[in-house]
Amino acid sequence: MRGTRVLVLNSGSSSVKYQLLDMADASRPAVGLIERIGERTSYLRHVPAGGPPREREEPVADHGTALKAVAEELARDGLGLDSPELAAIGHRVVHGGRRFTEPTVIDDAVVAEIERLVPVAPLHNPANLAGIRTARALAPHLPQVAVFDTSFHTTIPEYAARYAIDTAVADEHRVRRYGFHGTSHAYVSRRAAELLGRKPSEVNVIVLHLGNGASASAVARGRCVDTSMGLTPLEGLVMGTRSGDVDPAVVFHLARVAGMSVGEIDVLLNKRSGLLGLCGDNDMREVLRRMESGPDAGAARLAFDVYVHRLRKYIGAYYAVLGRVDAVVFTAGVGENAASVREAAVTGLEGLGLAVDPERNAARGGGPRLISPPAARVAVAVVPTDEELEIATQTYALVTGRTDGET
Ligand SMILES: Nc1ncnc2c1ncn2[C@@H]1O[C@H](COP(=O)(O)OP(=O)(O)O)[C@@H](O)[C@H]1O
Ligand SMILES: CC(=O)OP(=O)(O)O
Ligand SMILES: [Mg+2]
Repeated sequence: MRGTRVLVLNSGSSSVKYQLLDMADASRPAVGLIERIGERTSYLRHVPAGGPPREREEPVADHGTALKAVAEELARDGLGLDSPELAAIGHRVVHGGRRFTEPTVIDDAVVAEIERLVPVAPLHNPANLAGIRTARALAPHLPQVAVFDTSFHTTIPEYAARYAIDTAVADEHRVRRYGFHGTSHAYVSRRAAELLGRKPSEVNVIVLHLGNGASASAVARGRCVDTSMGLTPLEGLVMGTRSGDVDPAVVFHLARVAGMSVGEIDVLLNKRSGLLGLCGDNDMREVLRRMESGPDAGAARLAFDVYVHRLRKYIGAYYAVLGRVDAVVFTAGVGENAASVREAAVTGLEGLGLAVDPERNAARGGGPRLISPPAARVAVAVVPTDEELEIATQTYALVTGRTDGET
């Protein structure tokens, strides 16, 4: 008999986040992360269930070394990669192009295809691949599954996925809207339907995933019909360090007038923009704190206003895309925790049936909850995302041959 546990790996450019989940009882025997991989000192944090967290700082040169450290930490609690309880490893893969519409068991051909997509996801796929390669080498006996950020968005109709550029160029270079954070949008839209006491196929939902990366999606009867991220996770909402939407001519202008290289502009828009670019802080908590008082409250306030203005535009746009909206749902670090962002995002939109109840909005709670007034025409809700649970569930279903479909 195979085990019931899944190790979920989310390998970012300089970090690895991991969780060990037991699908038999929905417990999490261990969670942890390694940050600042490749820098002079890295930070490791491992939290066994019921035990004290173990933290340390030491150099971790690359993803291979990082995953070995993860395996060692797990083994210290008898949860190593050779444990018979472990059924599979599930990997978050950011870019799956158009080919991967479902979670996929990883073999050499799948690795090659993820590699082929590196040009359209230069920041994300190389890190995901490093995690996959190392995990396959460390645990060749385990099935490994890729769960793609893009899969949920493969239902977006052609007219919403296409950019209005020359078709031959677009086709040759695979330039189109792919969308990201799909695992979160899928999970959250399903949980939102549950919160409303309806089936996913009965409701239209706008999901606002506001984390470090941020994206909005329009989900019609359980299927995604539009999303704010595009060819890469740079388009759309204002993020911690990413600009979101800009006039594409900004790139030509900076190249011609400021003499910046394409590489420099890439770094500018991905790493030095968003909240960070506007006010010097990428962490929304800091922005909110600084807005209250102090000499540079103005810059923080402007960053907040730009962030919220963009969010409101997408709510309006997706309202029009969907025609009828049953719920607007906030999720991820900012969406789940920043009541002032949620309030600012819907204030004045009563004409669209949108409002937040101040008391409900201010309440802090663990699970999914409504924050709109009791008689509201459109529900406004907070639904905590859980990408790791979704990845583990999909991975486990695939390797055990269970295809329950919608839950
Ligand atoms: N209490 C809070 N109030 C406002 N923002 C918060 C709060 N807690 C976390 N955040 C914000 O959430 C963001 C991180 O979101 P998260 O979903 O954890 O990101 P990731 O994309 O890395 O998974 C950060 O900008 C952080 O400032
Ligand atoms: C795709 C993406 O933006 O991911 P993250 O929010 O983890 O950076
Ligand atoms: Mg997250």
